[in-house]
Amino acid sequence: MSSYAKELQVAQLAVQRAAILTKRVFHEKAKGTVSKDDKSPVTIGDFGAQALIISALKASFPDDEIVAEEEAAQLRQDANLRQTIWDLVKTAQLSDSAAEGLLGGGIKDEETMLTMIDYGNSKGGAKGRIWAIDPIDGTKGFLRGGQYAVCLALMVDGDVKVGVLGCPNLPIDDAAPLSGGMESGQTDEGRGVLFSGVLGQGATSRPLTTGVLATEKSISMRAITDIAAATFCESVEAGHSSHGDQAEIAKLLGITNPSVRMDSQAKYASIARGAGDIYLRLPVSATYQEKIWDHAAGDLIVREAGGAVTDIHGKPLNFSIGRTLADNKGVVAAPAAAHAQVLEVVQEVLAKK
Ligand SMILES: Nc1ncnc2c1ncn2[C@@H]1O[C@H](COP(=O)(O)OS(=O)(=O)O)[C@@H](OP(=O)(O)O)[C@H]1O
Ligand SMILES: [Mg+2]
Ligand SMILES: [Mg+2]
Ligand SMILES: [Mg+2]
Repeated sequence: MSSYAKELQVAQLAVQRAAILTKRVFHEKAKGTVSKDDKSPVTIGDFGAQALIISALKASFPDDEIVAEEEAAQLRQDANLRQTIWDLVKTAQLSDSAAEGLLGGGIKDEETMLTMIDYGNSKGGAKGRIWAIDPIDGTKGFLRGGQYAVCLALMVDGDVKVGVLGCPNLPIDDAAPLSGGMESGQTDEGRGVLFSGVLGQGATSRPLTTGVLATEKSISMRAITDIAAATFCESVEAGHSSHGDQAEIAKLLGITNPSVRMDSQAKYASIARGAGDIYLRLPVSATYQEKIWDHAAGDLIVREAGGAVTDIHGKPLNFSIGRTLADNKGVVAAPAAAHAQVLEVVQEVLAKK
């Protein structure tokens, strides 16, 4: 077995299983949303997916540490919320029993589900094996019927080695035009992609099925000969990345294609498969620190697909200092050959402020 083959297989199946649950919640009108301390939303889907992924990781890698976005405190105080999530968790399983077995089967009971969620409380750091989980990235997109991603990455001694992104609402066709969401009335038909990357081994995509692994194919970024023909991906929320700065950067690069706004790490996945070219995350707040689970898998997948990823100062994203990217500001992701040119214009625009 090549290196990290078992980790990759477990991670892919764990994300697949969690996506069965998130898809069920996505199609419900009331998504069981509660507000977190920082006012951001979290749904029954986020909690349930986190419990399922952690239980899968613990079955194969009991000693690994886990940094995950959510915690169970709210659920311990709210029996109704807990029960709703448990009903979802206990019925989410892969249609292939051998694959389900590899994930250790279902979670035993409600209390174990809470324990699983709270295993995600590692402080992170530069030593050992640490998984980063974002059970639903782009929760706001998830709520508005747009793009979201189930995200999982393994870091070893601070370096991302394996990254998996489940994107239930992206078209399976790598060449399909970029779009930020599902048009109303659309079904799951033709949608759902699982992206993977292993350090030094390239990046792949395959349909996000509910059973065994579908055939995967290798993906790569589009080779851009003329930067003016590039397409940008950016956040939907102006509070997460500055739309004004992004527009100015596009103009200076001669880019006239409208930027595509979509939530979540589906942005990294989209440029990695050549459906778009450049992803910029331009700091809006002087104090916000990016979370490692919002970037670990996407950063690796883009680099393995032939991209370069840095922050706005040109530094690689540093996943080794805890739960946040405290050493970095913003994100600049582009095809390796075009990255320096894009970064130069990013710095020129930001320096004027
Ligand atoms: N103030 C601020 N600045 C930058 N980033 C923030 C901020 N607040 C939240 N977040 C994180 O953004 C995650 C979603 O990022 P997106 O790029 O998908 O945003 S957007 O929804 O498209 O606008 C989102 O991830 P999820 O919570 O998993 O959805 C947050 O972790
Ligand atoms: Mg969140
Ligand atoms: Mg997120
Ligand atoms: Mg999240």
